[in-house]
Amino acid sequence: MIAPAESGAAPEIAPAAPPAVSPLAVSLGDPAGIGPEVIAKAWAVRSAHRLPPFFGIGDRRSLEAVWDGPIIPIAHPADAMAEFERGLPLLQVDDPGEIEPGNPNLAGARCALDSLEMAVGLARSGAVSGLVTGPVAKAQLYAIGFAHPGQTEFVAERCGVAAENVAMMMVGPDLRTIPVTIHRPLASVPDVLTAELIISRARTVARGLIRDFGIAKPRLAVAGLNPHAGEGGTMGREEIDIILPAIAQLREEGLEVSGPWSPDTMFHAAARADYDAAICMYHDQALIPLKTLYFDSGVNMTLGLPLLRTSPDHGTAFGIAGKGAANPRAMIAAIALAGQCARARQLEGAA
Ligand SMILES: NC(=O)C1=CN([C@@H]2O[C@H](COP(=O)(O)OP(=O)(O)OC[C@H]3O[C@@H](n4cnc5c(N)ncnc54)[C@H](O)[C@@H]3O)[C@@H](O)[C@H]2O)C=CC1
Ligand SMILES: NCC(=O)COP(=O)(O)O
Repeated sequence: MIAPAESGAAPEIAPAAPPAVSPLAVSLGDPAGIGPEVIAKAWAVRSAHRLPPFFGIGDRRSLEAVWDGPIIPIAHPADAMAEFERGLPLLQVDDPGEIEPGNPNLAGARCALDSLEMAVGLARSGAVSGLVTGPVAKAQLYAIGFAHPGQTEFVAERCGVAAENVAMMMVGPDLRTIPVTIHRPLASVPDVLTAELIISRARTVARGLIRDFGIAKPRLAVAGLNPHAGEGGTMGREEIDIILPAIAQLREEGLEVSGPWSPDTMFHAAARADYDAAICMYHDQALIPLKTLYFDSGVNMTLGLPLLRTSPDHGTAFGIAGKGAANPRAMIAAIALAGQCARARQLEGAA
């Protein structure tokens, strides 16, 4: 863009925002869930939300079952750039057979996995600027032999990153939470919670906040595991034996880390203002506050990968699939966040 010049002065060249060079890949998730619907609805409001170009990966019929908007079959991600304004570009995966919204089956689970696999492959190859994953049903995936707890660990493995070196960060407008232990039975949490795991997640989070959120010195608040953060060892010893040593090590590395905080008092508004991310000890400790405050717009972002991956915070919602009732805001937020981070990384790479 050429800025208006003072008379006689040489025109000033303002730095132009680089055009998006590649689209985002969005896997549709379980074809019987609300993934196809929220992705189609996100495309429909692409201009109002200034969403970056994206395309779906999955089965066309899962979209047609819930949406009568334009779908443009594409053969390559690059085609999405030209077609995005005309319709929702779609890379088709193998035909999963009959799709009935709200009635999942194993063929649908295979379709969801194929879509995810293709999306990760494209992201790894650099053909897309990032990956947004639609919701999958974990039990359905396990039933077809999926050996990972969730998509987070699957993507990590495909990228050659150990599962403990990534972090699932839930992102809301003024809250970010990270579960140290993720998809495992609550009863097993004390057995697998180690200082090393807390340290590894916290390091990943700090790096991610610096890189993708522009926070120069991230403030991490670490939750306790027990009521009142153990009340000095009288209500559990994990804080003393595991969490405090982890905090001490992280501080030694120069990170700004506080805690262990009583889990019940660290999420109110004033407490949230004191940190950039809350490192939580188990799944629900991290996800309940985030989903209670921001269910409609929460994003799940995987940190520590060589590629960008986001996802809406919600699941397949089979109970409302096919009824037109699915709120697309979390999917919109997931696409928008991936787009912002992709743009920032692109600028960083160009600098
Ligand atoms: N990122 C992912 O792939 C995730 C997958 N799941 C999977 O989803 C399945 C169902 O899990 P649930 O715990 O029932 O969570 P869910 O998020 O699918 O549904 C919980 C409740 O919220 C409603 N809901 C969810 N998203 C909505 C939306 N966009 N608009 C309006 N209402 C919405 C549902 O109708 C339901 O009442 C499970 O099999 C689980 O494994 C759950 C969370 C994340
Ligand atoms: N509860 C969060 C969730 O299920 C998302 O997991 P993932 O499939 O993104 O690993």
